[in-house]
Parts: sequence; structure tokens; C-alpha cells
Amino acid sequence: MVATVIDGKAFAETVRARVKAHVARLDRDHAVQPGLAVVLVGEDPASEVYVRSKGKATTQAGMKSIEHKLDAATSEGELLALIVRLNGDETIHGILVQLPLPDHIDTDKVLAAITPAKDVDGFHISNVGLLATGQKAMVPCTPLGCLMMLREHYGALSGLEAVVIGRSNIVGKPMAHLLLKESCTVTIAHSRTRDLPDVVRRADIVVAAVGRPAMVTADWIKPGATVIDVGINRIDKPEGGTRLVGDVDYPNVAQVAGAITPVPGGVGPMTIACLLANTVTACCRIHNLPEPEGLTA
Ligand SMILES: NC(=O)C1=CN([C@@H]2O[C@H](COP(=O)(O)OP(=O)(O)OC[C@H]3O[C@@H](n4cnc5c(N)ncnc54)[C@H](OP(=O)(O)O)[C@@H]3O)[C@@H](O)[C@H]2O)C=CC1
Ligand SMILES: Nc1nc(=O)c2c([nH]1)NC[C@@H]1CN(c3ccc(C(=O)N[C@@H](CCC(=O)O)C(=O)O)cc3)C=[N+]21
Repeated sequence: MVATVIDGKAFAETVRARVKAHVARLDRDHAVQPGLAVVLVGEDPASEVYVRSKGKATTQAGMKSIEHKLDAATSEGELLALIVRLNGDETIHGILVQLPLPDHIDTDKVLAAITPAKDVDGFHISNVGLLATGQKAMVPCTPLGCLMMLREHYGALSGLEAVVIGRSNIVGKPMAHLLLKESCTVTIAHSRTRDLPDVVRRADIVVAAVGRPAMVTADWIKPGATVIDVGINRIDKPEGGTRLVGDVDYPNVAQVAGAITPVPGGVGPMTIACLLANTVTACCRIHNLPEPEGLTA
């Protein structure tokens, strides 16, 4: 079997078009413009590229975009003061603080300072709790993007066996909650899981979010399974330079799986599209307006 490639880049375009259409409606009918603020502390070149592409995508969708680039030496107090200011800014509906933060800043404290209604990353404990109890929440962008692709591929996910590899707060855990909400039978695997290949072999859906290049090999995959590759790993090319690879041994797994997301061009572009979607959703909830369809969990 050769897997269907789930084209995240193309699907992200569709999501972005839906966002743009909803933004235009908000402007026309309610004179409201969603706004996103992205905060970056320090000078990680990879993060800067990512923040810039988020800003561009936000503007292209017709939304307001602001970026705060703070010096690596910014104190926790200064960052918290900025968040308080953004919380009170009526033109801003989404606040994203790029992670990881420098070591001298307490990440949990910073995330807790963001008004839950504006928490477009879905990292505030209120949103985590709402998601975990199956209530309406702001849902983290990467798992939301994965869910959208799975729904598009399957329709209903009820009863499917899902294995999520990775238990981070930003990907693995929220992904597992979303799949559980869809009535999948969910296993969360991690670095202490015994016989990981055996655990993965029973999955209809595999979500790999580990950060180890090509760790998931073809012999782990049940023939016909759907494989969602969240990993973003930059590796050296033998001829010099670097390239991006996921956590899945793509060429070989694609021979066994029923469907697979590529890296790049899979989960990554969907993450950015879902950030835009979450900003529109947050704006609608804040203004008590109808939520966009097809953009929420
Ligand atoms: N495409 C996108 O939009 C995004 C991509 N990413 C990428 O996804 C990957 C995961 O990110 P993130 O969740 O933040 O990473 P973390 O490092 O926070 O978590 C990694 C998880 O993988 C588990 N793990 C590590 N080694 C193994 C192993 N040998 N076997 C099984 N499990 C293992 C860890 O287990 P334990 O808890 O036991 O240590 C941990 O739960 C990274 O490549 C990251 O770059 C992340 C966010 C967005
Ligand atoms: N508060 C916060 N929220 C995040 O969502 C968040 C974060 N911090 N810190 C970093 C990670 C990582 N992340 C990615 C998003 C898109 C791509 C993406 O678009 N990748 C392209 C490739 C880009 C390239 O070529 O470098 C692709 O996969 O096709 C990658 C990684 C979001 N993160």
C-alpha cells in the first residue's frame, strides 16, 4: 500500500480562506477587526522567522497584527507588565508568547497572566481544564490542526484506536484530550513506555510528537493506519546544509500507512492557520458574536 499524502499546506490555505471570509463578515456586519499580538523574548533566529510568518499570515487574513520583540535580558516583571497591557487592549483578541522563554522567566507564571479569553495558544490552565473536562475552550493550535486533518480524512473518528507519542503540555496532552472527545480509544506513550513499537502497532491513528528525527519506523505501523507527524527536526545533509525532517521515517512509513502528513508541509502550516482561526474565534467570543464554522474543535 502506498499512503495518501495529507497535504497540510493545501488544507491550511483552505482554513486561511475561511478565516479571511469570516474576518470580512465581522468587518462588514459588526465593524470589528480581530487583532493578534505575538511576543518574542530573545533573539532565536528560528523563532524570529516563525514570528514574522505569523505576522504576515495575520495581515493577509485582514486582521490586525502586532509584534513585541523584547531583549533576551527582559525581566519577568517587564514581560508580565506587557501582558497586562495587552489584556486590557480592546483592539487585541489574541496574545501569543513564543516559547521557550529564557531560563530566568517562569513560563507557568507568564502563561497564567494571559486573559484566558485571549489565550489563542490554549496554554492557560483555565483552557487546559476546560478542554480536559470536555467544555468549550481555546484549543492549542498544533493539536487543533491535527484534529482538522483527521476529521477531513475520516469524517467521524469514533471508536478508532489512537496512539499519541509524546506527553507535552503543548502537543501530546491536548491532542489526547481532543481525540478522547472524538471518542477514540486513546493511549499516550512517552519515553518510559515499554515496548513502544508494539503499542504503536495497534493504532489506527498515530500522532508522533517527540522531537526525534525518523524515530517511528515502518515496522511499527499497522498497514493502512493514519500517521500524523508533528515533529520538526533540523538535520545536517550529507552534502552540507540542513533540512527539516519529522519524527517519522517518511519514505518507508508511506509504504505501509494508509495516510500520512509530510514534513515540511503537514502539521506546521496547519498550526499557523489554526492560530489565525483561534484569533477569530476569540474575537467572536469576546464580542458575543456567532463563531466561525469549521474553525473550532
Ligand atoms: N509542527 C508544529 O507546529 C509543532 C511542532 N513541534 C515539534 O514536535 C516535536 C515535539 O514537541 P514538544 O511536544 O514540544 O516536545 P517535548 O520535548 O516537550 O516533548 C517530547 C515528548 O516526547 C517524549 N519522548 C522523548 N523521547 C522519546 C522516546 N525515545 N520514546 C518515546 N517518547 C519519547 C517525551 O517523553 P517524556 O515526557 O517521558 O520525557 C516527551 O513527552 C518537536 O519536534 C517539536 O519541534 C512542536 C510544536 C509545534
Ligand atoms: N507559544 C508558542 N506557540 C506555538 O505554537 C509554538 C511556539 N510557541 N514555539 C515553537 C513551536 C513550533 N511551532 C511551529 C509552527 C509552524 C511551523 C511550520 O510552519 N513549519 C513549516 C516549515 C517551516 C520551515 O521551513 O522552517 C512546515 O512544517 O511546513 C513549525 C513550527 C509552533 N510553536
